[in-house]
Amino acid sequence: MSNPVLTITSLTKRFGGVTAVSDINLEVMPRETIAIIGPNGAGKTTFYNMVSGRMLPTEGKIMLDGKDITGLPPHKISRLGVSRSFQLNNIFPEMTVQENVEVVLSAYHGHSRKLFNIASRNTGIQQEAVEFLERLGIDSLKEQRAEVISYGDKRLLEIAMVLATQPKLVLLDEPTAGMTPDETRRTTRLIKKLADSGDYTFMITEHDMDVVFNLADRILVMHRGEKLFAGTPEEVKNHPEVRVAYLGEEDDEAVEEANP
Ligand SMILES: Nc1ncnc2c1ncn2[C@@H]1O[C@H](COP(=O)(O)OP(=O)(O)OP(=O)(O)O)[C@@H](O)[C@H]1O
Repeated sequence: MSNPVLTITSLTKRFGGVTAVSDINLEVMPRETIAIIGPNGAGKTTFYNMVSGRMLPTEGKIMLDGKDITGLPPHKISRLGVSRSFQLNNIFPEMTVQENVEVVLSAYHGHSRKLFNIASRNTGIQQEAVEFLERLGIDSLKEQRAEVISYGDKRLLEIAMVLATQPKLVLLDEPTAGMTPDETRRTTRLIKKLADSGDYTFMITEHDMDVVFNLADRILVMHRGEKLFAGTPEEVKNHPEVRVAYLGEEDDEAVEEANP
């Protein structure tokens, strides 16, 4: 039995009188895709911010591959293997799609991340960059400047850049937010393929339940900072309290089941 990639114990974040995340325990196993869901204000962003080091927990512990990363700054956590996609904040708009991935790969391989260094482009890195673009199905755009490609393709480029850091854990923040239905389907298919490749462990937050049920092996449902339920997509779909509190069902039967 393999060890968890991520072990979260009693994770809590309070903002004055507001408990945004309350006593969350979670283990994420290698090659698993876990989704964190919950209505607005449930604490998902705060939870992510603590895992990626952008916020200090009030209480609790975060272990990555057996190493305590609680309270480390984001760049250290990222170097240790937690890579988070930010909605388009990482992309250099004037560089080509391929150069964007090359910058990340250069940094990963220990070269300077300064932009002019791209001028001394290394063929090994170029080839590797194209492979990541192929994984995301956007290799045909490699020569385009990043600023001219579609919103959906930019989000895929971001995922390619995240994967290029060879992370132990990939945090995807609403990967399909703002996408057209076609882009959403395509992105879901691609993430599913990446997850099925067995090369990655994903933690995803997402409001689109079709996407969540499609991708997740396991789902943590948060409500007002607390864990409401954790289980497989099927268990989540059938859980009466989740249906009432989160999926928004006004189902008398479910209410009765939840509050007998
Ligand atoms: N910096 C902050 N200062 C004070 N309160 C905060 C802060 N950040 C979040 N909160 C509060 O913590 C709670 C959880 O917020 P959070 O943004 O983590 O929820 P969320 O599940 O990500 O919501 P959404 O789906 O709307 O993004 C909310 O009540 C929010 O108002």
